[in-house]
Amino acid sequence: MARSRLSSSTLSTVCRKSCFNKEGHSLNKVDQTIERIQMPNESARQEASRYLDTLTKPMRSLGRLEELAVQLAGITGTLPLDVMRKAIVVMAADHGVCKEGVSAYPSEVTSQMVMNFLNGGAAINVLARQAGADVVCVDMGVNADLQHESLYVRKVKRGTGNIAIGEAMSRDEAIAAIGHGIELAEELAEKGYRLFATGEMGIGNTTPSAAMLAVLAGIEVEQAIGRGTGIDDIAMKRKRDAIERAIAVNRPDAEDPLDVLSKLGGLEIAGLVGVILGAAARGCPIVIDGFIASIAALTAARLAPQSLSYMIPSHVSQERGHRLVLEQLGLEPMMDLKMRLGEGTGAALCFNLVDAAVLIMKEMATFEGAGVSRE
Ligand SMILES: O=C(O)c1ccc[n+]([C@@H]2O[C@H](COP(=O)([O-])O)[C@@H](O)[C@H]2O)c1
Ligand SMILES: Cc1cc2nc[nH]c2cc1C
Repeated sequence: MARSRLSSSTLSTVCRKSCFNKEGHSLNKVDQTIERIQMPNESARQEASRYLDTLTKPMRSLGRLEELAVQLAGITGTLPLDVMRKAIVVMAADHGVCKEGVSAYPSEVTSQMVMNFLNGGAAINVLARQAGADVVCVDMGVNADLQHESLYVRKVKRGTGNIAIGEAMSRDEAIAAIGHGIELAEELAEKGYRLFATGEMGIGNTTPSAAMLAVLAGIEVEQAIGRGTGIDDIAMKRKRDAIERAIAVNRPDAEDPLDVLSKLGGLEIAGLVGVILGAAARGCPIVIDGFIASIAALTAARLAPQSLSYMIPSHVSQERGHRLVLEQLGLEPMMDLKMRLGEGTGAALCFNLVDAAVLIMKEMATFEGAGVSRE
């Protein structure tokens, strides 16, 4: 089915501004990827919607599952839908701001958990197996020399700078990290993966995420911060102070998502921005996990508003700012399971709902076929 192209003139000025670095060089990879993201196929959406109304159920009675089926039809441009090969991209990195005492756990847990992912023992491995998905584990900036045959090493540097005293990374490093994410999404799409999810691991990463939220949403730091891995009131005060200093020292430009990302963000967050843009450019749906992954989604949406159509918000996490991020995105989460783990765990669970929406379209009988009266 033909898919409508979004003309470059409809791209936001924020995007245009962000697609050039300080020297005025075009950020080819990011720029071209953004330009390739098409609007969903409206006629496939309408066809899916009409078909759902012929199935043996009261109209719209499968609620969000029906909306999901329509979204998938619009994204893939195909009917009937088919179960898709699934990849959960778990990006890991360390954070200099941990020196401010903002997490309940030591930084070494980042690299230790990466090895746990690679050995198949973490929550994400269990939930991925249950959903029939593969875990793709990526070192975007872990402060250790990790080696494993299944590890994708895309290390931009060994952890970010401490945002409370300076920038997290340079603009070029942020662009490099986004570029790795784009290339990885392309590589996985070449291998046959059609449904993506965002996962992350990074001790301390709720601090840069909250800092980015405060700036991108223009809200008080107090509203953006949460307890992350489970910090007490004293550490919460340190977290608030660290973010306030980070914003004062770095003076990020809220209208320039790359500036906010590079000054306040994380290497795994930047990598996930690339995965989201890359998946969308390939016409693949991408399931968004919790707070940190949603900040990557918000950054991607500010760079490329049309990427929003490809996002499926899996769940709302217990982390305080997550609802606000979803509001900024204008997305309603599929689930509220009181989870706050990250790793892509909420997204892995949501894969089951995506499969359910596909199978409803594929396997349910129509009123006519089953001889069921409509009126
Ligand atoms: O995804 C979420 O909503 C989420 C909420 C709270 C914590 N996390 C995870 O916990 C780590 C960050 O917590 P913290 O307290 O170290 O900033 C990081 O590895 C995340 O994957 C994740
Ligand atoms: C053990 C542990 C596992 C995690 N997974 C994601 N963030 C995490 C943080 C900790 C501390």
